[in-house]
Amino acid sequence: MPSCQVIETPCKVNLHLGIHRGRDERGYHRVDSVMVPVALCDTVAVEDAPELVVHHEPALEVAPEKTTVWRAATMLADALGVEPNVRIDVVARIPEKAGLGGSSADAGAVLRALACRWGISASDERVVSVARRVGADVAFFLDCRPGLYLGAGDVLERVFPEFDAPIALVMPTADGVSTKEAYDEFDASGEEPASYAPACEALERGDVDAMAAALYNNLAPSAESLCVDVRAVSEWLAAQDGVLASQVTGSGACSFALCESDKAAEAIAARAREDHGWRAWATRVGGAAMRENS
Ligand SMILES: C[C@](O)(CO)[C@H](O)COP(=O)(O)OP(=O)(O)OC[C@H]1O[C@@H](n2ccc(N)nc2=O)[C@H](O)[C@@H]1O
Ligand SMILES: Nc1ncnc2c1ncn2[C@@H]1O[C@H](COP(=O)(O)OP(=O)(O)OP(=O)(O)O)[C@@H](O)[C@H]1O
Repeated sequence: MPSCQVIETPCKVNLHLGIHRGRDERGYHRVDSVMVPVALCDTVAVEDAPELVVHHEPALEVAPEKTTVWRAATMLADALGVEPNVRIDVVARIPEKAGLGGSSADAGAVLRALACRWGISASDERVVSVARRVGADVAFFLDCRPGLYLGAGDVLERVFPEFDAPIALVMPTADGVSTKEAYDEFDASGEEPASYAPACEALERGDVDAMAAALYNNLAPSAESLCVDVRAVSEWLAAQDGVLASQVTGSGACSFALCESDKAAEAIAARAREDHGWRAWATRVGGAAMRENS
């Protein structure tokens, strides 16, 4: 075990996000979620320390004790009966409140690092249970492979082969969308979702055109009504040359476009920044282009 573990964690987009009106005993909505990793990464470093220290760069507005990273470390230590005597440094590049799962990615990376440090598998039931208690998206970041998640969007049903495709991510500069507010908005007006089968079939075949045709998110109207700029971004993205298809990811405020080429993704991200002042990235989706150091 190296004294310092360094993990580059990807973020995610939802190729299919289907929210049901029914909820579980925690009050969480039943969710069908087909998630894939995106190579816009945070760096999470874990090393020995006299006591738990959590540091984010750039700094967060919330206290370290309130972060997903702190909660993940203390909850796993409790579950295993060990002391969380580590320092955790997060260098964040994944934007907050984007629907890209940034805070969940950090927590997932911490759980993977600590599971390895404390001698258990990241797929151990105790790790998975802590992940689900930290947040609905965290279970995906224990594995980071394209997958279908059911339950509250936090129970792995099946994984798919990795693939590699160009993607552009674009989000407004205004404040992002709060996940809870998006779900509350869904309760007021949302409808039962379409089937996740087309997204699964496309992933099974590694067929990016079919993935583009299958993009679906019935939480997007909630994000668009909470933040008008989300609608402006998603409409603009859909109209750009070189876009196979686009969709809002998760509860927004970021949208993504599967693109014909890296060049198209780069041109779209540059235009979004230069012509509109939006935040934008050209990167890769699917997991095959990502390499992990841990
Ligand atoms: C929108 C998605 O990002 C899609 O992948 C996820 O469903 C949200 O995952 P997350 O950000 O990890 O969400 P959490 O931090 O667990 O939950 C934030 C809030 O969203 C609502 N929430 C979340 C997940 C879910 N299945 N039902 C819910 O109603 C709850 O009000 C919860 O208090
Ligand atoms: N590790 C973390 N990284 C970033 N934000 C965190 C973290 N832990 C707690 N937070 C708090 O959570 C807020 C973001 O929560 P929220 O779940 O809405 O977005 P997110 O996890 O960044 O992305 P997503 O919308 O994709 O779920 C931040 O504004 C911050 O106050």
